[in-house]
Amino acid sequence: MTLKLDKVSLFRYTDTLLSLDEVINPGEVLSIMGPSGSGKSTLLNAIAGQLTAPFSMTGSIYINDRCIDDMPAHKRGVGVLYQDPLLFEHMTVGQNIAFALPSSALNRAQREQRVSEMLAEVGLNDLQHRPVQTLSGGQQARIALLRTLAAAPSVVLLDEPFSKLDAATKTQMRTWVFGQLKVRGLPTLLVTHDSEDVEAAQGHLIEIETC
Ligand SMILES: Nc1ncnc2c1ncn2[C@@H]1O[C@H](COP(=O)(O)OP(=O)(O)OP(=O)(O)O)[C@@H](O)[C@H]1O
Repeated sequence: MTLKLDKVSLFRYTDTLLSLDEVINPGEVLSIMGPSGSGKSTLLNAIAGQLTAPFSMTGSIYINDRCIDDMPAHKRGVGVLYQDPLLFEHMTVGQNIAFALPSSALNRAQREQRVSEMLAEVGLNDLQHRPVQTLSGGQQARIALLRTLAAAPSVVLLDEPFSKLDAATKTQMRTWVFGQLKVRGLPTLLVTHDSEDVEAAQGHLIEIETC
């Protein structure tokens, strides 16, 4: 799976926020750092299909060589992980992950089976029936990634994903999250203020200048 940003420029009204011409290959992470207001969230919105006025884009975005410029957000196969895990607090871990599975062919028992498998693959099966409010910050962050992956994305966007975690958990989570994404061959775009995130991602870095 690849993500290609083909001569992409983003604008706020008529001002250029940023311009990128990049290919992110399977399992690679492209990190973007830049000051507040430089257009990082706008870039993620453009890829996710959520660009709205006053923002606009020229150039084209391809996922697996297919142009997604005119594709609605829910068909793009873009998974996003935010700094808040945004889990459904009234549901269990298993229900949170099941909620994100593609709504197609699986019946209820098959969905539960798939969730068990996903949790077992990463050694977290003991969490399946736990209400999410009872999880630690690090556990919630892991479940948030699994929920993103449950939707079988072709591309993952990480928006300051570790910024709310304590220092020790951050270190563990960086290794875990980048490992999971690499093993699955997912091209990943990371937006962060933290150079330690960039170091852990072991990919190419683009620093956006002050606008
Ligand atoms: N709805 C809006 N209308 C007009 N300008 C906006 C709107 N939303 C954001 N902006 C401005 O557009 C610019 C780009 O915003 P964006 O959120 O992409 O920056 P960012 O790099 O993600 O910032 P941060 O690091 O603070 O999240 C900023 O100057 C911001 O103030």
